[in-house]
Amino acid sequence: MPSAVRGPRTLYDKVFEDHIVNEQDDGTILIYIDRHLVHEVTSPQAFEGLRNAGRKVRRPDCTLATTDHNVPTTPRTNFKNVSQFVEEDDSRLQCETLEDNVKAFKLTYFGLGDKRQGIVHIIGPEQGFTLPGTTVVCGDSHTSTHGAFGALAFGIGTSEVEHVLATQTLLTRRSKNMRVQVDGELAPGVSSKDIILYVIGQIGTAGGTGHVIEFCGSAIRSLSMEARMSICNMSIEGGARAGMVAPDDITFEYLKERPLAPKVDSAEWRKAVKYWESLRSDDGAKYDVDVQIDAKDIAPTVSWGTSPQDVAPITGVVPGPDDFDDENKKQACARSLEYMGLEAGTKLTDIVLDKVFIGSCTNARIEDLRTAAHIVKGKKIAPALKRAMIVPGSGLVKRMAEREGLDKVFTEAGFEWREAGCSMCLGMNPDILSPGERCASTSNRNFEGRQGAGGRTHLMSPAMAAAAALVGRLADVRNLTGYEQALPSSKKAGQDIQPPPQVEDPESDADLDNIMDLDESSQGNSVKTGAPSSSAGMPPFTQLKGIAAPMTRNNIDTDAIIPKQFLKTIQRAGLSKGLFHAWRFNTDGSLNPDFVLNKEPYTKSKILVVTGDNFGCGSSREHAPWALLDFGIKCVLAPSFGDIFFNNTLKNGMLPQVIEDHAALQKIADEAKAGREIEVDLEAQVVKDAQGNVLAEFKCDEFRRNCLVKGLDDIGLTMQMEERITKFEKRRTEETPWLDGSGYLSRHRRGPVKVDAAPVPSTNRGEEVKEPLEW
Ligand SMILES: CC(C)[C@H](C(=O)O)[C@@H](O)C(=O)O
Ligand code: SF4
Repeated sequence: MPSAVRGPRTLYDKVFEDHIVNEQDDGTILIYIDRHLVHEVTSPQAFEGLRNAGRKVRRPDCTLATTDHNVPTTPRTNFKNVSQFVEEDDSRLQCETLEDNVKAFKLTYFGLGDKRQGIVHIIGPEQGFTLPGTTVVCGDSHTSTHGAFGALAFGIGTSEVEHVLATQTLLTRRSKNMRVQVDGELAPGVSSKDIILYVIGQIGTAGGTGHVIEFCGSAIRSLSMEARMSICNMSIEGGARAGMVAPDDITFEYLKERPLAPKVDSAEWRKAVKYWESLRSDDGAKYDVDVQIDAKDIAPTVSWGTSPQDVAPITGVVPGPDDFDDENKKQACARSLEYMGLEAGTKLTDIVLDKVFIGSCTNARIEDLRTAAHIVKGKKIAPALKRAMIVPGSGLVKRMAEREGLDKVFTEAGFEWREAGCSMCLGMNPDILSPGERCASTSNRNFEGRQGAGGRTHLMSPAMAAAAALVGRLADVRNLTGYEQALPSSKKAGQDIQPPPQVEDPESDADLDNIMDLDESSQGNSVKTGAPSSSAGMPPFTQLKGIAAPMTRNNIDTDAIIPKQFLKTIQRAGLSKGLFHAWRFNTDGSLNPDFVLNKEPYTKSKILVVTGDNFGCGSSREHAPWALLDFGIKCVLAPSFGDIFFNNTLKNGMLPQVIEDHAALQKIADEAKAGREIEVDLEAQVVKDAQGNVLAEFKCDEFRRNCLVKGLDDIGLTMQMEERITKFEKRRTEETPWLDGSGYLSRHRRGPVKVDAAPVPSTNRGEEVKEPLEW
């Protein structure tokens, strides 16, 4: 693990070091979290843990909650409350549970009745909640989005959500530095989405594992904030912990007049800008990995397979297994083609679509909608398309688009104009693909079943999705006349986006009127399951002997480990039914006899031995380790892991162990394939065969090993650092006072912030909300 940086520092080094509350000799670091975003899917079990342990939310003023994943995107004109509005039982329960929790714990909440509701990664920046130099977390992998502001922003699992709620800190370790420098001018028709798809195609979905990527270079500098957000958003698809862009004038311009940013031209604003300007990598700062890209090499790009690294320029053809050298990649390509219903050699522009989805936290901001509207203006979508949807990222984006008449442009072209939410990005709500349907999508993941079981996703930019909608096939936007004007010119970057209008009518604040005191009646009951019902103590992990199931695939993502339909629970229990669901079960619900966990003796597996790279990449869902644990699997051995999954397993008393030595891992896999038991001895740090012969040695870091072996509770441990946390907060208040009270006015008080309805200014520029009404 990298140690403290002595010489010139990177942007990441600076922000990270500014947040260290405590550093242990073994490299375990407690960092302070400035901003915590919360949504309904990954928070219920965290709040339950707080209740079980009788803990409170430490900094309600630094916490902002919304509902986004589960919510229908149908008109809300008759919206009264989520109980009546959300029809699906399990989705409704998650939304109601969040509402109960925000009331009980006094959190600021933008619910469905509030115009500021939207996808969590859209509303944070929109409100100025996300600020340069801050640490931002959320129980969601695309928290990397916020790194566009020069924030250190990353996704966490539910146990870590609980940790942050209780302590406003996280236990972590230093990441490595990676630089992705894109220089030169983008060709016409090429946008930020093409940059990030191209980068992932180059580095692969595991390329950034263990790293924080700094995006820099003249092409990045010339991008607007919204375009930078689209890039940082998909850092997670490149395997990185976070993505960052150094803040500059474009950033400061974007932040002006945001309700939660310091007031422009105040002494505080000037102080903040001075600090923010210092947040750039020093000359001579060292990067562990350096990637240089020439902007002119990037063409409008689309994905053809089932991993975000499966991309090609739109002028290309679908590749085949023979185009890859590596055996694993050949197999992955063959599987992708089968799933996607494609043949190698097919021209990408010949691929016929069923649906088009323009939305998601990657591309549902006003700039994205303007671009798409420009492309489709005065034209009609292809008659054969079954459905084309525009889903704005937030209520405020929707409202701004309507003021500009974009909704009319879209509906006249044949698109549906929807309400804000995650929508068809992951189909946890009614917006899904049917089996076999093919979709051009501006979202970020094209995993099997991502947009609906059997659905086929092609990722692309808003301009390309709009062009595809007109043609009914994947299409090259550059073949449409006037496309150049659709993409915001780099010269205007940052001047184009005005802060969205703030809330108009007092009724829209209805969600906030119900803030109540946390009382005894709101304390939930613990649910006893294989997974700990709170992080208050875990069963120790010392030695584990048992059957190990072998798996060979690369990049097994958490969507594959447990698909979205199983995330709609407020418990940690009973998730084994969803484990590897699409692989374990046939479409008629019967068991697939060919899947390893359905064969004997693997139905009793306690260990997974994965020889493919990057196990558990993608989404932050802690449901993945909960499902493994519920099945009986307590240990995964692999050459590498997705960062968030790795942490999530540890928080549940499971051991995710990297075995770097490929030959040794193969020996373990051979035992597993032979159906013989193996033993993982964490105290001795060895893997043995059934006779006690050592198959592999490994190194688990001291702190993690100690916690696992003793079954220690992270939150309890962190709470012993109370004095240091308080001291850190005192210094934070002195040095960066704009971070207290969510920046809404009073700096001296903590608590939920109630935002009064503000008149919509005629300039379309938001005004800082004048009065905090209630604390
Ligand atoms: C539900 C949540 C855990 C998940 C994530 O972490 O990414 C979701 O937002 C997704 O995009 O898959
Ligand atoms: S990736 Fe999709 S599901 Fe996840 S937060 Fe973004 S919009 Fe929502």
